[in-house]
Amino acid sequence: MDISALILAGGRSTRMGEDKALIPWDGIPLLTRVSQVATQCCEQVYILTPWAEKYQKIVPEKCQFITETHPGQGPLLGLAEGLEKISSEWVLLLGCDLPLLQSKILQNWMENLTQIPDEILAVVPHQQARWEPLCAFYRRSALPNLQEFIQQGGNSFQKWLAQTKVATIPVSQACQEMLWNCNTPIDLEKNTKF
Ligand SMILES: Nc1nc2c(ncn2[C@@H]2O[C@H](COP(=O)(O)OP(=O)(O)OP(=O)(O)O)[C@@H](O)[C@H]2O)c(=O)[nH]1
Ligand SMILES: [Mg+2]
Repeated sequence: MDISALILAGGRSTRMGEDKALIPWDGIPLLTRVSQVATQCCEQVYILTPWAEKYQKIVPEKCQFITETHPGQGPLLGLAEGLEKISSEWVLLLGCDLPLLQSKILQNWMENLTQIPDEILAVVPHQQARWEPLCAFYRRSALPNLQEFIQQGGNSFQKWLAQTKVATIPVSQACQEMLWNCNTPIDLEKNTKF
C-alpha cells in the first residue's frame, strides 16, 4: 500500500491553553504517542508544523518535518499543504491529540484501501452525524478538488467532505474510543473516561 502518514502539529491549542503536542499522557507527550503509532503503520511519516525544532527530539528519528508555509489556517489547509508535498497515493491524516490511537485498528482500515474505487477521494470514520477527519485517509488525487474548495474560501473539513466522494468507515465501540481527542484541560482530567 502506497501510503504515508501526515500528522498535523501546528494548531494553536487555544482551548487547552498550552501546546497540546507536548502535553504528557501517561508520561509520554501526545505528539510522541501519535508519531509512534504512525511509524507502526507507515514507512513514511511526516509532521506538518511551523515549529520543527520544538518537536524534533520527541518523535521517532524516521519522522520527517514539513515546515508549514502558511501556518495557523486550520487542519483542512494543512491537509492541502501535505498533499502538495507528499507523493504517495494515500495519506493517513492524524491530529496530534489522539492519545488512544491503536495501530492495529489503523492497519485494519489500511488493508481495505486496496478495494476503494478510484473515484473515492477520502475514507473517513463517521459517527453521530459527523465525520472524524483527523484520523482518516485521503487520496493524493483529492488535491485539485480540495484546492478549488479552498480557493472559494472554504476551510471547513465537514463542508468539504459533504461535497466530496467519501467512503465511510463505520465506527465500532473500540474505534470510538480510539478517535477520542483532547481539547481542554477538563478532557485531560477525565482521562479515566474509558
Ligand atoms: N499544521 C497545522 N496543524 C493544525 C492547524 N490547526 C489545527 N491543527 C492541528 O489539527 C489538530 C486538531 O485541531 P484542534 O483540536 O482544533 O487543535 P488546535 O487548533 O491546536 O486547538 P484550538 O486552538 O483549541 O482549536 C491538532 O493536531 C492541531 O495541532 C494548522 O493551522 N496547521
Ligand atoms: Mg482548532
